[in-house]
Amino acid sequence: MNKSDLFRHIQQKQSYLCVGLDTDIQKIPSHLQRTSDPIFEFNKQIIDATADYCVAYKPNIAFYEAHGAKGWESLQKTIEYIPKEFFTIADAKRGDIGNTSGLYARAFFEQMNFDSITVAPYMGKDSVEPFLAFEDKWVILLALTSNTGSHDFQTLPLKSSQPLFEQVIETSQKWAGADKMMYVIGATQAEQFGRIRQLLPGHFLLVPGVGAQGGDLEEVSRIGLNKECGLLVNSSRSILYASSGEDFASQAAAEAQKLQQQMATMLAKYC
Ligand SMILES: O=C(O)c1cc(=O)[nH]c(=O)n1[C@@H]1O[C@H](COP(=O)(O)O)[C@@H](O)[C@H]1O
Repeated sequence: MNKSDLFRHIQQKQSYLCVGLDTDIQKIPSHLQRTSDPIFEFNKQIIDATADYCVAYKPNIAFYEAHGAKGWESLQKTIEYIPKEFFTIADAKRGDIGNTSGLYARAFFEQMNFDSITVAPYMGKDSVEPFLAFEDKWVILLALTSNTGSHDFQTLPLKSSQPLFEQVIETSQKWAGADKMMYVIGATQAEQFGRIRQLLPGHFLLVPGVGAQGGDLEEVSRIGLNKECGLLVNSSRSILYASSGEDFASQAAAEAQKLQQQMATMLAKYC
């Protein structure tokens, strides 16, 4: 999918919501536990319920690979079920020496046909390039993550006094442009969004951390939106587990709709 297709979908839905499919078997309502593939059944109902309110889905791979071959099967069925107009993100946080990265890329782009994958930047250019070699596919590079541990390394100043995450952004922009690379910036890092937009005026940012991690959608949107939207805001647990009962899908829809309505207001104001 290219950037203009994504922006068109955002305009059509008046939403830049990404629903995170962090499907935890322990949190799936009991009436679904009896089905042959509870993870896929849950995802299917979540996708049906939220599709009107979002433009992207992000399965977090850990929740699938924890179940071995059966989990990979649930993931494959999930990715095949998501309609083609949705931007799909394999949240796999991969990155290794070149030939290994190339195989990760084949796994997620060829076997599973995801549009994008999250990649850790710390092994450098040759670990990211194999993902960039795939036409119409995206790399979403971890820049400034939402967790408290982000301060252990990412915000540390280098000799030049520039924080490490800024150097990651600056250097990696030489590897690919805004039509192929996005950056992960945590919603909990709102105070950095002004600076990040200076460094990345035209890029899409994947912003996780709204909902369970307490990130503020309005603040992130006010500073982060650009003229092509430029944001995909992810929420996982607040949508998936809005209810633990038989009404989980309708409650997930209500939660997604609430976020979509806030996003429509933000788009009208700031985009
Ligand atoms: O790459 C990510 O998606 C990611 C980066 C980051 O900095 N913080 C972060 O929470 N995530 C992911 O985003 C999702 C957030 O989930 P919730 O906190 O439940 O909305 C999880 O799948 C995380 O792994």
